[in-house]
Amino acid sequence: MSVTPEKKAPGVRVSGLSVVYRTQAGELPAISGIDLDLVPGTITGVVGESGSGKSTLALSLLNAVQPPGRISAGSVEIDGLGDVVKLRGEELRKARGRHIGYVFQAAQNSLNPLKTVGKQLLDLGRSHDVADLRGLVREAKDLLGRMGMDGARVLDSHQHELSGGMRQRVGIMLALVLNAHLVVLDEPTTALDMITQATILRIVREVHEERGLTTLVITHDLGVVAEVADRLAVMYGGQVVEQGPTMEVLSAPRHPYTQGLLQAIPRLVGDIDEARALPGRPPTLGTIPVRGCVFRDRCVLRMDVCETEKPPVVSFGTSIALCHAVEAAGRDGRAGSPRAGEIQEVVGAQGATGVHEVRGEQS
Ligand SMILES: Nc1ncnc2c1ncn2[C@@H]1O[C@H](COP(=O)(O)OP(=O)(O)OP(=O)(O)O)[C@@H](O)[C@H]1O
Repeated sequence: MSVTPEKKAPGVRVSGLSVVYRTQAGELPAISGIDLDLVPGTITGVVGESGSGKSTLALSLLNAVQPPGRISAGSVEIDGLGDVVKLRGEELRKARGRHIGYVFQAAQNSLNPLKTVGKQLLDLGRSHDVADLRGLVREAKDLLGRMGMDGARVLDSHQHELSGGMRQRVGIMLALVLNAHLVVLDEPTTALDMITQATILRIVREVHEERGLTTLVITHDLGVVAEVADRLAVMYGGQVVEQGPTMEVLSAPRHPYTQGLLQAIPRLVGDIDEARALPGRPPTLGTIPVRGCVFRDRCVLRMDVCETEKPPVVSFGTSIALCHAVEAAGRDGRAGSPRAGEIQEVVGAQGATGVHEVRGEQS
């Protein structure tokens, strides 16, 4: 592909970010005080059970949280754009698409049913003042071709003529086609079969490298992050409880929640019973503890202090974990005893097969 990166991959600094949703019980926090840096040129994976706040975080990066939700505190500083939480109106519209490409979770259903994909592509180009619309179409065909589709045919199609997986890939094309340098992909491979999923992840990685992007991938599938992400953030109850280089976090998880997630992965070899589902369920809006640690109700290492005090940020090089038990175990210690050595092998061997989703016990 003949794309010359015009801009450098931006760094992103999320600081103290909180989002609340209005409910009958008043405004309740979905994410609280998140600090997360996206390192320029890297792919960061955000993983966590359903309801942990992953999509809310993704929307906040675009300042696209809709009522009944609102960003109640914090900032999202993006190099070249400033704090997107402060952007409004036309400035914000231009930033989305041009600077920040995105695929929302329901991408399969986000196309306009009345217009062909090609027409929607041209609308997108015009709304962002793209002078070379032929070049835009060429670029779109190229991206679709690389994702295993007949670009010309897809551009001539309406939404109903495309399968869910094809629409998902069209969504990814639309996120990349304007040459944005920050790309946010929320569950980019959910609707796809395993082979297509692997292809899409390969393309996400290739395009990321070719264009010099900063990419955020939201997923509930640890296989996806193991396959594609340089860095990993683990979310629970609206907080990032652990973050660091992907392989470091997966092979030596420090937070008891991350350990629990990894222990829930079925093994390729040996006894399947060794995969232990995390007991209990994650909190929902309104049941997230406001004091102490959000994970304590399901934590095997719970201590009295977890009831009352916010967990400290314990750092290990470029990784951090927010946990009283990790702090108590000492910086070199691991809280608990995960199958650390095996994890890398298992996740690496399974690759993006989608068989190791983040699961809790259904009680
Ligand atoms: N529009 C809304 N109104 C009220 N509550 C909401 C709304 N959107 C999300 N929430 C709540 O906010 C919390 C975080 O939701 P979010 O969708 O960000 O989580 P998630 O980790 O992306 O989950 P999933 O993997 O299921 O998409 C959940 O408790 C959810 O029920």
